[in-house]
Amino acid sequence: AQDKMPFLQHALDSQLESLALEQVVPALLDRGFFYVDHFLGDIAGHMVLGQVKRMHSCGLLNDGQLARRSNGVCRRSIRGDQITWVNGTERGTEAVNFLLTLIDKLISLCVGRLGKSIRARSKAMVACYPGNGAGYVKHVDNPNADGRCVTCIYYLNKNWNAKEHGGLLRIFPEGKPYVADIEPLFDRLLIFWSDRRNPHEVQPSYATRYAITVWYFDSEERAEAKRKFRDLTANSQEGSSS
Ligand SMILES: Cc1cc(NC(=O)CCC(=O)O)nc(C)c1Br
Ligand SMILES: [Fe+3]
Repeated sequence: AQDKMPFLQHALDSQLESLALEQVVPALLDRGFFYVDHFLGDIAGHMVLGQVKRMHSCGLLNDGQLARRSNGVCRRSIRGDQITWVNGTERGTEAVNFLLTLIDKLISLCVGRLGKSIRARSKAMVACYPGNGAGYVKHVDNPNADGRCVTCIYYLNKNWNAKEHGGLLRIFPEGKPYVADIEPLFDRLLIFWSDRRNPHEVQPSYATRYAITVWYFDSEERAEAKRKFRDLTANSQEGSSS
């Protein structure tokens, strides 16, 4: 079908290109984060929302894994999201796959100008905050150079009203005198540097809050992180065998 719609494909690609070069790149270089509304448009956006709701109703979203150091602290108090990981080829995730291909295109159009070599990304994490007041404590996605360079979050929440529902994503841009409060609105795509430049938290949510997150890897940093990890495990095995 692609060759039958050169005009449409071309129009879409050039729209993504101008979004990348005229908006995403300048914002990332200047402020470190950027969001755009109506990323997919109503029809495709609703298809993604429908597939996420179906995953949720099928019980596919489990309680977010906690780092070991939760030492008995109640799970809800640290992060209350329920998550599952998809790569978009599973049955019932075709619309999610369409979203991922557009985000991939958008990021690949930015890469040259961001001075990064981004060639890979994580699977997509589908997250749901159940609306019981759970949130996610302030944290940095990649505090120790694990390779994750850019975080992209696609929000799916119709008629979200932060005054009533909370659930704001608050970013505390490093060294800036302001915080950025971002509402998790339907069909909104948020992009930000994954490292210490962007500590962020999810404020307590009082309505069901869906989001899909992907992390893009900087290939140099990722390779370095893998090498370090290999040495680490090698040393620890040496340690145990000696
Ligand atoms: C699994 C995981 C999830 C998140 N999610 C958020 O920060 C919430 C963003 C939002 O939903 O607005 N962050 C990290 C560092 C890990 Br790891
Ligand atoms: Fe995060």
